[in-house]
Amino acid sequence: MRIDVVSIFPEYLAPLELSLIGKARQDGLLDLHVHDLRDFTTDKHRSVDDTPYGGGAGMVMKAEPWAQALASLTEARRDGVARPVLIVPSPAGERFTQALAYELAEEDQLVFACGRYEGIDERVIEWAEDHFTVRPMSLGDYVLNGGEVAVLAMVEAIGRLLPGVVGNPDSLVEESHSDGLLEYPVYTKPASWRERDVPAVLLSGNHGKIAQWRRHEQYRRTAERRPDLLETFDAGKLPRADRTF
Ligand SMILES: N#Cc1c(-c2ccc3cc[nH]c3c2)n[nH]c1N
Repeated sequence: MRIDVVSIFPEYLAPLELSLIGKARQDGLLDLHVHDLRDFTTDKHRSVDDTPYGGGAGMVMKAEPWAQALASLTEARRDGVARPVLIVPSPAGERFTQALAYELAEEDQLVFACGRYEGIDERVIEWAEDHFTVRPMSLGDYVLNGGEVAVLAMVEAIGRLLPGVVGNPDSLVEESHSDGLLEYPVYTKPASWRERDVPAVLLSGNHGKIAQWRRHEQYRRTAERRPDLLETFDAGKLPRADRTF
């Protein structure tokens, strides 16, 4: 998979050089490029924003630098290759979920447009529809100052699903949200710690009972902390955790 990220703060994406995603890039499992939007400006001040039509506080990101930047990422498209997906982080976007992470992990190319200020001129999104599959996407119902933090989260959630990125693919199966429920509690040595003992079933060696206990804990936790997920789970609308790439 190829991922391109466009931002006026490319250094914000430096954490993608570290840890699991950084190693995936070094191993050639993920081809990730970060681009500075200001490199696509033509004025001496490298301007990327201007005042909003209709008035109001703040500034809006100008259309032309974005069109130049995004066009540079599709020109090399070969015939017959799927359209790249343009993900525009936005509090007004569809909610990013584990199911969407699985879906996006199957794409050939993802392009992330990190907005700042009050957002990107809407005509960029309209223009981009002719070149990309455009998906405004939100990390959650709270407000950030720009798209970079959301991109860090989305790239990690998607990148870790790519073949070969995590050491043991089995670990992807039993984690929160992979099967529609929250994950069960985990324990390690010592068996007794500050007068708190590991649940006896986990020391029993009875794998059937352990699996049963873990499943019950998933249900209990989900009912307690995220009853909304239980409605989805019970309706059978599970994220595709069974998918093998
Ligand atoms: N994704 C996402 C976001 C944002 C967000 C994204 C882009 C910009 C550009 C200016 N302000 C932004 C906020 N806020 N909250 C989320 N869940």
